[in-house]
Amino acid sequence: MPDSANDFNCLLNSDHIAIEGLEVAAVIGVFDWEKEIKQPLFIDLMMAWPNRVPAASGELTDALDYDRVSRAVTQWIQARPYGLIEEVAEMIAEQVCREFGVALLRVKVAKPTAIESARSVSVTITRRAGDSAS
Ligand SMILES: Nc1nc2c(c(=O)[nH]1)N=C([C@H](O)[C@@H](O)CO)CN2
Repeated sequence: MPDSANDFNCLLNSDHIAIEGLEVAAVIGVFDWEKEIKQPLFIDLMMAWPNRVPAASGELTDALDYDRVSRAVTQWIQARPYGLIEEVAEMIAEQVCREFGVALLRVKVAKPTAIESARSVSVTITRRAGDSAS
């Protein structure tokens, strides 16, 4: 079984926090006309986190604050133009691990405006903290 499949099973079997369908207006795409407009991206995140700790303490500081993560992800995507949705997924994975101390996560980036005859297209990656983007 490839490592990413093992990691994903590990994520499913562990405590995690999820953010689903986070909509971000982005400059995204490889074609020139796409660099002049904003298109919506929808981000799903599944992030390993020991939820017993905040459950016991009742403290937001022990929890992975989904509000802060959502705002940070939006800000990172809107900070500059991106070409491939793969680049966006890798950037989110790296930054969430680094900035929020997440050890393992799954990131899905969907671009519903990409193909007229398709409801959406997407990429999904599973990464551990410290994984290189290559
Ligand atoms: N694997 C990918 N294929 C394509 C991407 C992408 O980001 N990843 N992007 C494009 C264009 O930007 C397209 O979305 C314009 O409609 C084409 N293929």
